[in-house]
Amino acid sequence: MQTRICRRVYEESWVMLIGCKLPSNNDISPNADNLVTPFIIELSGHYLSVSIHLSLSLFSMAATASLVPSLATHSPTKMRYVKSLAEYPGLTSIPSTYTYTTTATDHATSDPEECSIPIIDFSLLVSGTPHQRSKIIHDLGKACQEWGFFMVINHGLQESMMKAMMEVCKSFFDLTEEEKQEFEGKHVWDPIRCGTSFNTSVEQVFFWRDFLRVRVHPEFHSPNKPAEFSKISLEYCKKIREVVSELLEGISESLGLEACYINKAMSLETGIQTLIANLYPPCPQPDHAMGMPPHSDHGLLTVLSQNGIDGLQIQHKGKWIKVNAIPNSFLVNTGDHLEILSNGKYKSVLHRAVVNDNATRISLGIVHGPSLETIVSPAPELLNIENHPPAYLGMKYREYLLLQLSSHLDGKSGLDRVRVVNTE
Ligand SMILES: O=C(O)CCC(=O)C(=O)O
Ligand SMILES: [Fe+2]
Repeated sequence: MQTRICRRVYEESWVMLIGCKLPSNNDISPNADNLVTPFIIELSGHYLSVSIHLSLSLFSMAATASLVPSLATHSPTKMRYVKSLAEYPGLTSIPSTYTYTTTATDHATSDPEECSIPIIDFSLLVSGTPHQRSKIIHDLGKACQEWGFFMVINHGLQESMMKAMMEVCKSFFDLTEEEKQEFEGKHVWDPIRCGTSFNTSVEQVFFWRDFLRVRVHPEFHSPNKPAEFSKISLEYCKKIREVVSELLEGISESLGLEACYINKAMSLETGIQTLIANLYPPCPQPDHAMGMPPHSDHGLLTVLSQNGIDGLQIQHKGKWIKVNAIPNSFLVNTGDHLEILSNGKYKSVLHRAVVNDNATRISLGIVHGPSLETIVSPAPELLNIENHPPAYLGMKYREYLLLQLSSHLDGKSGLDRVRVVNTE
């Protein structure tokens, strides 16, 4: 049996065997047998660790293969973390279940002209002169309308707090698989859930991403490991809520509404705030895998930060744009519910996360939505039957959220459920 597997490995994976990394000449002593770093291949759904022995004196080569225990259970129902897969010694290619096909139009640009993402100086919104405030509100409105995305600088959060939050998320991902298992959750609605990809029970292709998803408001939840997670995330998320509340005041005004309009109409006092930590380990074939596919976020605003490694791309005027984040800034994107509330004036932005082959990327997205019982529909103040009829139906936020969490992550498909289709 062992020999047959070896033969099949040999025959079916010849290209991979040739392409694998051999020791450099200096490392090979002429008469010694040499063992090349083992690597993993996939054959008919099984994961095999392959070691090649070279014998230079005999000009021969032999391969041994053994099942990789941590990956042997790899199946849609019993999915292991991609972090463990990425850390497996000698992984030179990704299992076919991660192969994500892209087309030429998927290519992202880093042309500075096209990548001039709006920058919002938060300090001018909260403590600028009336003139500075109205200018920044105008800029906010423009950023929401033209990009659905902006970077926030001078937001007032201490660098040390941002670092601590990032560190504690990293420590969470560094827990053992057994420790993380405790937080995997059973239902998409559980307040604490960690896992891999997005929703492995419905996905054909998995994403090169592990995640921790925690509901932090109106009730605060936290994993109890690492011990400091609770204290740090409580403080961090509260600060972010304050920033979001101010941004939403500015956005309300930019729509010609009262400053407190969105906060009140969406019952943000009891609004849902969810912390999503994403871990994208180095990937041996980054061009063939995807961290997170194109999607829009539910909710009103998502506030994203990252560990200094870029990977976020947004769609702007039909093109993918690489986001080069200003250090310590927040990356803010508009969500589906801001699109609904503004009756399509501020569209939610399509975005995705790509992976790389040398550094682990961690991003922290904090999603802010209305209270669960809020029925979100276009603000009546922005409608007029002749020129601006309602373009979306009302739907309870709870239902919208449940539908999105139970489905594939697929572009802006969530909005299609509430979009009014013009039949004329
Ligand atoms: O990692 C990123 O940059 C994007 C993450 C994201 O889009 C999300 O968590 O919804
Ligand atoms: Fe997102």
